[in-house]
Amino acid sequence: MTVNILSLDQLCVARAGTRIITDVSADMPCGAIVGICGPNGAGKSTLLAAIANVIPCCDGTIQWQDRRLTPSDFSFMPQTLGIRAKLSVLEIVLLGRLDRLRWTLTTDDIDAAGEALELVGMKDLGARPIGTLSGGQQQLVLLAQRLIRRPPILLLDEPTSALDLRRQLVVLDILKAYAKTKNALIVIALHDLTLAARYCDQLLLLQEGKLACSGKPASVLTRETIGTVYGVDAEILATSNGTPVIAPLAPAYRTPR
Ligand SMILES: Nc1ncnc2c1ncn2[C@@H]1O[C@H](COP(=O)(O)OP(=O)(O)OP(=O)(O)O)[C@@H](O)[C@H]1O
Repeated sequence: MTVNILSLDQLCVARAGTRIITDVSADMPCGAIVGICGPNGAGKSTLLAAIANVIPCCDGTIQWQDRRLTPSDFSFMPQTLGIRAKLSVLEIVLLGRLDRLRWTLTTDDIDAAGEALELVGMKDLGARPIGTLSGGQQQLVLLAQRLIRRPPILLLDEPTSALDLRRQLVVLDILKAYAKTKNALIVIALHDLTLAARYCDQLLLLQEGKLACSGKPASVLTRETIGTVYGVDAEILATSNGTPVIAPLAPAYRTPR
């Protein structure tokens, strides 16, 4: 199987004239979930938006299969909640196929939207106006909208932030299966370090726009790194199957720089 790689090389991004991301380099292979973690304001959303070409990079390169990334390569889901559009859930999901929709909807379009909604457990709400759904339900619908395109790369900014405990696991299981079956790359910003440890194959830990550490979750999420980057003393425990569990004990173990 071909291993396509999304390569960031010395990426720098500025917003409103201020450097936000500095010299971030990473190789992210297809078939993997890559987590972007870090404190509030570390630059997770900015990095994802820059990869999605929503914000221009001021330096560095982004390459996919040794060429520039194009819009057909990925779906990007920014942090958006509280949608007010007067569209139904089904219509919102179909918008994910906007690039291939014709004047009439095909059975394939409707079936694909139905399947995507079923996958995230929202099929029964297809006729509901999106604005009448809860924040978590909207988040699931927006994920279905991104999945319907079946992109080789999914860029997701905190897609589980509004979800309950079970749905967080369901969504991350869906993404894990998607990465494996479609040989797709999923790049996901996550605050929950235990979920990141459990589901991500690789982590990029950002601190003030720079890569503090990267690699496999167990090597990134150490007591020392969490203390330095988050300013939190945390114990690293393990589940019965060896997955790391990050148990925060107290803030200000060491004040972050
Ligand atoms: N539109 C903007 N104009 C100027 N600065 C911005 C803009 N958006 C974000 N920033 C700044 O960029 C920095 C990184 O923000 P970003 O949203 O990428 O962080 P984040 O890691 O995603 O944070 P959070 O965990 O709170 O979502 C912050 O200092 C923020 O204030």
